[in-house]
Order: sequence, then C-alpha cells, then structure tokens
Amino acid sequence: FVVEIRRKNRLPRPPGPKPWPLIGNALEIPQSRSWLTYTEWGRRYNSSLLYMSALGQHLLVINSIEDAVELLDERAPLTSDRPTIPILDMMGWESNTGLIPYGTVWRRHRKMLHQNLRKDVLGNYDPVMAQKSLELLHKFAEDPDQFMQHCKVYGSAIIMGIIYGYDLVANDDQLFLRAEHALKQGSQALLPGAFAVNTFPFLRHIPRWFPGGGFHDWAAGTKKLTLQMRNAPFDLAKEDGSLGKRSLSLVSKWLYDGNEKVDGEEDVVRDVAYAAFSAGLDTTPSTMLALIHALALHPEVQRKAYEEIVRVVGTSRLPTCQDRPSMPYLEAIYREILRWRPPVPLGVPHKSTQQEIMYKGYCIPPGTVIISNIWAMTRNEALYPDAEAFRPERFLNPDGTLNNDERVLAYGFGRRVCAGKYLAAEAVWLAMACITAAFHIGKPKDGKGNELALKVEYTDEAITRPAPFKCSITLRRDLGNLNFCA
Ligand code: HEM
Repeated sequence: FVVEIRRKNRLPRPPGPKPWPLIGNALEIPQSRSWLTYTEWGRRYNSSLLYMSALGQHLLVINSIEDAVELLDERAPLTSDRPTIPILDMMGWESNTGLIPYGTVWRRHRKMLHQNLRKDVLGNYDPVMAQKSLELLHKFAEDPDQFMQHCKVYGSAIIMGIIYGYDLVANDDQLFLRAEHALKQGSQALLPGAFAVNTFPFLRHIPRWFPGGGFHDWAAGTKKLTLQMRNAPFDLAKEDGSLGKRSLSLVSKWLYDGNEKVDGEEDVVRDVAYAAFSAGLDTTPSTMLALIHALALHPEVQRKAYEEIVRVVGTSRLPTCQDRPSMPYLEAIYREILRWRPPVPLGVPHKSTQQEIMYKGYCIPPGTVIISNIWAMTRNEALYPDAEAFRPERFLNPDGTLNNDERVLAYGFGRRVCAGKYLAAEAVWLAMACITAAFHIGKPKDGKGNELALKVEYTDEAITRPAPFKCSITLRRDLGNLNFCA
C-alpha cells in the first residue's frame, strides 16, 4: 500500500503551461476561442493531454479521440460528474440535466430522456418532423432573407413538438422568443471572465449592495427568464385538454400514462423537458446554419446531394426520415458538417470523482475539471487530411458507401454524451434533404445579380454559430412535380 502511494506521488501531471505560485495558471487560461488555444498548446507541448491549475482547481484538456475514449468512455464511472458553476446555479439552471451532478437524480433524468429520444422511438415523431420541415420550406420560399430566423424556429419547433406537444409556427412566438432570451443570458454567463463569482465561488456570499455585488440582480432577473422557460410550456401542456389525444410528446405521455402521480415526479418531468428544450434550442440551428454556409460555398456538393435525392426520392415528393438510410452522400454531408463546425467545440465540462486517475504514466488529481476539445479532435490531420476543408467524401468509401467513421464527435463522450443526438441528427438531416430538394443555395448577390464574396464569422460562445450572414436562396428551376407550396 505504502509502495503504491509513493508510486502515485511520483507520477507527474500531464504537460501544460508553467504555473505561477498560488494562482497557478489563472492568468494563462484563454479568455476567447479557447478551443483554438488548447489545440495550439497541444502542438506546443507535443501532448494530447494538457494540465493546468487555477486557484486550486485542476483542469485537464483532452485533445485526442483516443484519450477521450479511454478517459471518458472507458473510465466513465470516474469521469461523469459536472463541475459546479456558481452563476448558473444562481440563474436557476441548477436542475438542468446537463449540469446536475452524476448520481441518482441524473440517472432518473437520463432514463426518461432515453425512453423518449432513443433511436427506435423516433419514428413516432415523423408527423411532427414532416410538418415542421414543410413549414420551413414555406418560410424559405416566402422570405428567404430571414433564413437564419427560420432555421432557429425550425430547431425549436421540432423539440417543442416532441417534448411538449406545442405547435410552434410563427417566428415571433413569445414562448420561443423568451426561451431564446433566457438561453442567451445563460451562455453569456458562461463566457470566461464574465463573472468573478465563477472563479471565486465565495463571492456568492457578498451582499448585492456591496461593490461588485451587482451580479446578484443580474442573476435574479435571469432566473425569472429561466423559470419561465422551464414552466410556461409545461403549464400550457397541462392545461391543454386535447393534448393526450393529439400528441405523443414526452410531457403528454407522462400526463396521460394512467399511473398515479408520485410526489416530486412532476418536477423531474419539468426539469427533463426543459433540459431537452434548452439543449436543442441553439445547437440544432447552429448546425443548420453552418450547413447553409457550407452549401453556399460548395455548389458541387449541392449538385451531388440533389442528384442523390432525385435518384432515391424522385421529384414528386419531399424526402422523409425513412429515406435517410438510402442516401449515403447526404449522410456524409451530415457527418462532415458536425466535424467541420462542431457547435460545442469544447463539449460540456466533465469532472472526475474523488479518486485519482493514473493514466499514461500521469496522475490526474481528484475533482479535476475535464474538457474534451472536440475542435482539436476534428482537426486531426492523420484522420482528416486537409481538415479545414469541407469534404463529405472523407466519410465515403471509393464505391460511394459510408465508411466506418460513424462516431459523431460533436455529441461528446461517456455517460454524459448528448441525450438528444438521434433526434438532432434526424432534424438536421431532414432539413438538409428538404432544403436541397427545393432550393439552390449560393453566395450573396448584388442588385445586378453578380455574386459577392461570402464571409461568415462564427461566434465566440460555448455554443458557437455563424454570426448573421447573407446568401442567396432560390427555388430550384428543376423543381419537377414537387409542389410543396400547394
Ligand atoms: C447538433 C445538435 C447537438 C449537438 C452538437 C449537441 C452536443 C452536445 C454535447 C457536446 C453535450 C455534452 C456531452 C458531454 O458531456 O460529453 C450534450 C449534452 C446534452 N444534450 Fe446535446 N447536442 C445537440 C442537440 C441536442 C438536442 C436536440 C437535445 C434534446 C432533445 C439535446 C440534449 C442534450 C442533453 C439533455 C445533454 C446533457 C446530457 C447529460 O449531461 O447527461 N442535445 N449535447
């Protein structure tokens, strides 16, 4: 036992920037687009694992798929907790599935999400998917300049339909706009350096009237928005007498399952529903917008996708989720878009339990915050040569069938892997297939119809997405018999 302790004590931490006395690496931790800095540091320290510490908090960044699999998948019981982020607790996010500690409550949440969002039950939601994709096409046809807002509404409409049985149609729907606002406040609070209380949790106890205590009021205002997002769609579902007959949503199934309701159960359903709602609100649209960016840049990809649609579906109906397995090229685009622009480039931080982890000759201390740098993993030149290029073919065999690189890294790792990944995949795929069947996406044009350069910046947020950009969206001339506006 003594020999083992000595051995452990001799094991070093993984490489990383040299810490300062007392504060560790607090001054070096990158404040913006940290995924790029961590990728660069991986090269500088010639290591796929990076270790830092800041004010007593240990931080491990994983830059390679192999290490993420070893540490987060294989050692999941030791690495599936979440760090506490004080400002999020104060804003009312503490019961969100994505942030709660690893344990009994989390398991209950995940079970419910699994029952409602696993691959083999998604077919139940085909009517919602078909309806929402049709509405998306109508909006694209009527007002193509607003394509960014249409994509946002589409992503939310699918989730709200499947989770609450709520029929979100209008772009100015108040439930949707308020939820969007609440989420925006949440992601601002997560920006590094946004609130000192995230770095120094004890500041939570300074009174609101004290200099620097202004975050209390900000957090209280945001909490109201969070609670509205959590409760308003649930309460509407509860009051809607016809819901049980017309919807197979998560909430309606629970409301009308005929079982006696146990104390506290309703809160769990509210939390799970709002976790799914909030988790999909930004991520799905971010992926759709990156896709539009990529299609506008690559007419040859669009042409091949359209040819596949015509070959498999024809020109007299729109693609449906049932067509997905027959379309390897579209599937390759879906995989490539999430590789090229993963919407959550640093994933959601995990935290290790109170046990030390010995790995590759290093010692990872208990309670270490673990960041999976999905960005670095998707830039691995050995796996993805010319990684900055958008090239769906990298997911295809020479005969056009899909290769076996089917793990979508963008959904994260281990037991905390995205609980909505099958739904997100279906929603993004269907939007892509329907948009490609009906529209041509191109670079923006000036008043005389000349093509302009397409410039797209991606935002510097935990969920990154294209900042507002312009492109040209026109109905296909070769629309055939596809009369979806009828
Ligand atoms: C393209 C769209 C999406 C992407 C890229 C994405 C990505 C992610 C990532 C990276 C995580 C953290 C994984 C980890 O900790 O290692 C996550 C967690 C989560 N996602 Fe998604 N997500 C997407 C859409 C959705 C949708 C549509 C839903 C719900 C219907 C959803 C529900 C969740 C939930 C509940 C968690 C928390 C899981 C937990 O902590 O146990 N996501 N997602």
